[in-house]
Amino acid sequence: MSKELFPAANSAQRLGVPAPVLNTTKVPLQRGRSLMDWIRLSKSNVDLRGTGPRPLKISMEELAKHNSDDAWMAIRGYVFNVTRYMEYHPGGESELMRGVGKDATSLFEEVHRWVNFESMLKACFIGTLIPDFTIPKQPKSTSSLLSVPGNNLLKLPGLGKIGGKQYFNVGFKQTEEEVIILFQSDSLETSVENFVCNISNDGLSMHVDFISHKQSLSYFIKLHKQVKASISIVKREVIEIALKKAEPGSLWDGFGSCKHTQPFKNRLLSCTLISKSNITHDTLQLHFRLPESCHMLTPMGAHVFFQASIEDILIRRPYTVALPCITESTCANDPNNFYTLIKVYETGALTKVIGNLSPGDEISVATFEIKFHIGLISSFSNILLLAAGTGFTPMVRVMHHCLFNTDKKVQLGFFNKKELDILWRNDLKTLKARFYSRFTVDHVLSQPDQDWSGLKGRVSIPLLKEMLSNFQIDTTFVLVCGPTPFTTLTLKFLSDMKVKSSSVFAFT
Ligand code: HEM
Repeated sequence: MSKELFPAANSAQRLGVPAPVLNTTKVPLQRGRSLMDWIRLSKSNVDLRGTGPRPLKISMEELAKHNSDDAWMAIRGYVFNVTRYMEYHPGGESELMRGVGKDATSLFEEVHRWVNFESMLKACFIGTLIPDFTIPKQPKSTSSLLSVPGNNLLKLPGLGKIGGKQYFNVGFKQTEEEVIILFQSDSLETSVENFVCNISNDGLSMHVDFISHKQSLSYFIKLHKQVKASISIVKREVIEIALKKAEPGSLWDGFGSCKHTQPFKNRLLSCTLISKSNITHDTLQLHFRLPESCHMLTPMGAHVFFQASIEDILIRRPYTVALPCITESTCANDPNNFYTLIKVYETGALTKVIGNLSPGDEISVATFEIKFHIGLISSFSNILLLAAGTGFTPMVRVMHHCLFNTDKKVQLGFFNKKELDILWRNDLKTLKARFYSRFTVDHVLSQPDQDWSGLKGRVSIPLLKEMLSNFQIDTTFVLVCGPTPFTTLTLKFLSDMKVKSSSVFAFT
């Protein structure tokens, strides 16, 4: 067994999801180059633009000239002088340089769509990009209004044709008390966990977002009449969204009209902290309540985005949705509540804001994103979970599901620095006792105390071989999550060991 230390000295074991690119990594920033330092510099009188106060119209040709020491970058039509930001970029200067002198929109979206660059780079904003191409017209049907007539009848006319493909049919039915809007699709796998619905304050409209690991679709529904701020969703043959009529007994001629809208990603929900408790010495479990007018059940492995304004700069980051507890079969999230874990860093700007919330405080949350899909593991009888630190969080629900709802064998290889860093240590013991014939846990510590008799070191091929030796390789699915260096290394080792990439998923 390797005696080398894990995690690497500079890797933060952190909660949340690293950027969706595995061969990249966060870099250790120089002293004085933290996010808080950047915020301070942005707020100072230092000129970060170098082009004067008036916004410019910048051609692609001009942009291309600023591709080295004087570094400009365009994202979503805005151009920024990122020269001074270089040293503060958590992904490193060389990564940021990849987008310099060009329209870096798709690169940016690929790496970390959630980052609030508009706010973070406000002091470096120099103008707008003159596109050198014509923006293609959107297909007409994506924005066309569709009225659905009917009375107690299920009508399913087509809706939201994109690229010639039809995604959803929508219809409605009603009772004295309720109006029920139905969503049905032949081409998309739907479940109540894929739908986020949010009624407007006046009860006259609602947003419906369908979010899956493959794609997301958003709809705006202008309701025929007013409803109360409460929603329930069930899946029978179709998804049924039940709304309480503000005027019980009134007859609706249709549910209203529905149009396909921009993706949900900037729509924020104001969530209230209900409680917080310590899971370890530096990790908190937080329970949030969504507004009553909202339904959001998150699928396994999903993360939500927290957003806060720090000295007027909006910071947004993903946090995994966890479970209220892990030892009972009934521990599930409900559509109005969710739980998350957060490791509070001394220097962390957003973690501090979230960690300092008190019960009753509100914070903005953007709806979830998901890459994992439970269908990936369904045909495998053995599941190996390789987690480092708070990287265990997205796996907890998968582990819980496999133990309580299937007869799969589960092995957890849990990498931490010290014993006191181990999340849910006692709960894992309880689960081990309960599922002794099909659940094993190997704790591996990189900085154990002297009396630690368990595994020591960092992830290595011999260690992985040992963990996999309990299982037949072709019936085993491996899930990996941790800080980027851990994930990258583990994926490399698994590949060297000829474990098929189709049997491995990394939460990134
Ligand atoms: C378009 C070129 C860019 C590339 C290729 C790039 C690449 C990266 C990479 C590889 C990381 C490390 C992700 C990880 O391992 O966790 C990162 C992090 C980050 N980048 Fe960029 N970046 C780019 C532009 C920008 C810009 C313009 C901003 C402006 C605000 C920015 C802000 C950040 C932030 C805040 C993080 C930390 C994100 C987090 O931990 O949630 N990046 N970037």
